[in-house]
Amino acid sequence: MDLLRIQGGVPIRGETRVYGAKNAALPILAATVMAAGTSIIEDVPNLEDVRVMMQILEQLGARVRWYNASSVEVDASSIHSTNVPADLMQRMRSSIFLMGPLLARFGDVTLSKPGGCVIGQRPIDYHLHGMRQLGAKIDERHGYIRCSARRLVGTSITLDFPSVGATENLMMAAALADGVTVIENAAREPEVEDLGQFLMASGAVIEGAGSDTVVIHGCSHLHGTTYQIIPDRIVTGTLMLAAAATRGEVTVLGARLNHLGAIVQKLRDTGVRVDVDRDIITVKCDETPQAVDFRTAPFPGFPTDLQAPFMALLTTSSGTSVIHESVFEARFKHVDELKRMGADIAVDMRTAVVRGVPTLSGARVTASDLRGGAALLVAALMAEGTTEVDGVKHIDRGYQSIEEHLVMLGARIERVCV
Ligand SMILES: CC(=O)N[C@H]1[C@@H](OP(=O)(O)OP(=O)(O)OC[C@H]2O[C@@H](n3ccc(=O)[nH]c3=O)[C@H](O)[C@@H]2O)O[C@H](CO)[C@@H](O)[C@@H]1O
Ligand SMILES: C=C(OP(=O)(O)O)C(=O)O
Repeated sequence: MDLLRIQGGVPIRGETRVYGAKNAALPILAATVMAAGTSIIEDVPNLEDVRVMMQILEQLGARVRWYNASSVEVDASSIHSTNVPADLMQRMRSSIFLMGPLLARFGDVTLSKPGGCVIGQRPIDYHLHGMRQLGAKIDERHGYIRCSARRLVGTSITLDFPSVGATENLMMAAALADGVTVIENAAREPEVEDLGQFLMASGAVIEGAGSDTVVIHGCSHLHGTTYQIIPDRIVTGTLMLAAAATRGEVTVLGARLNHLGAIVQKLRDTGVRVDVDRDIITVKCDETPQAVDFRTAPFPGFPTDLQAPFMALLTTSSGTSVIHESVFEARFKHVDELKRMGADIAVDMRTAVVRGVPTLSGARVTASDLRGGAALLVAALMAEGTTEVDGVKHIDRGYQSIEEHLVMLGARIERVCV
């Protein structure tokens, strides 16, 4: 079991390049099973969830390998199973992305409830309801879910909430259905658009991916392709927040401003300086940030995945901030740990009130989910003294060699095997 030991109070400085987005890489890797050929996905981050997805693809019979340090090659022509192993389903939420692609290509898939960050109930009812609307028969028993269909038929689907995962799963299933599928109230996240771009590069016909109405014209087959995924906006945001929290100056290369509007705006509202020059973002902070209020919302709103790291920054701001978490009902697990470090935070249901304190102090804390873990790192980097962050496996699910990345920026952080 690993923990991260951080000597806080050191401003981070320097230049770093952001790698590809986990939340784009995972559905795109799952979608490679739809092509009876070889796909090469570039800019794939080497992190735990990606490794689990590669293991799943291998167990289904695909030939999967790192083509080079940041590209993954998947040859899906040899797939011989449509059964996603239960132990791998448990390892991450994104295992659910196998549902649409396997059903679409083979007419059959058996899986179980996915694991992943415990940040709310996270049901999969929109996914299942949409698959039924496309003509799939769903059989749920003994914890297993079997979806089957002789053929999927295009239809009109309106989501109750713009779920990222459901939009992506249904887009993938509909890509090989007969006829046209329209998804209304679709999620508009950049990762949804990226999946759409990948599917189109593989031969699918899709309009509007990344808008609230996606139209998918089903086709008979997809082919292999080479595709580069988008930069990770959540990693970019985390680095920007770490720079501000430590009162440092960091330049992130390869970012996409149009994916980061809400976070750039909110950071500027705190008084932190954010300069943007095409795909280069520089964050500089030499004064105490001002308190700000925000509420998380689907894109282009403030991303729920940066709620916890932003809260960490606000713990030492000047004034009182009110944060409302509107996407997940239980995404405040980091609060008690931040309080252990001296933060003053009160939570009432989905609202957190953060009263800024002059400094945090190092403590032993435990990450219990991915972005909550990132928040603890941001807090640890600015705290006085030493912080030990336990539960690093959660952070490793979504950040590639996080300590190496931060050490390059001058952070004093080491991974300790206990
Ligand atoms: C791998 C990936 O891309 N993960 C992201 C994805 O998760 P994920 O795709 O799981 O998130 P969703 O957008 O589906 O969830 C949003 C809300 O809808 C609810 N819901 C969702 C599906 C469903 O069938 N029924 C239902 O009620 C969820 O419980 C949640 O309250 O989008 C989230 C919201 O931006 C991000 O925090 C995650 O990082
Ligand atoms: C919640 C997240 O991931 P997942 O949906 O894979 O659990 C996340 O990336 O913050």
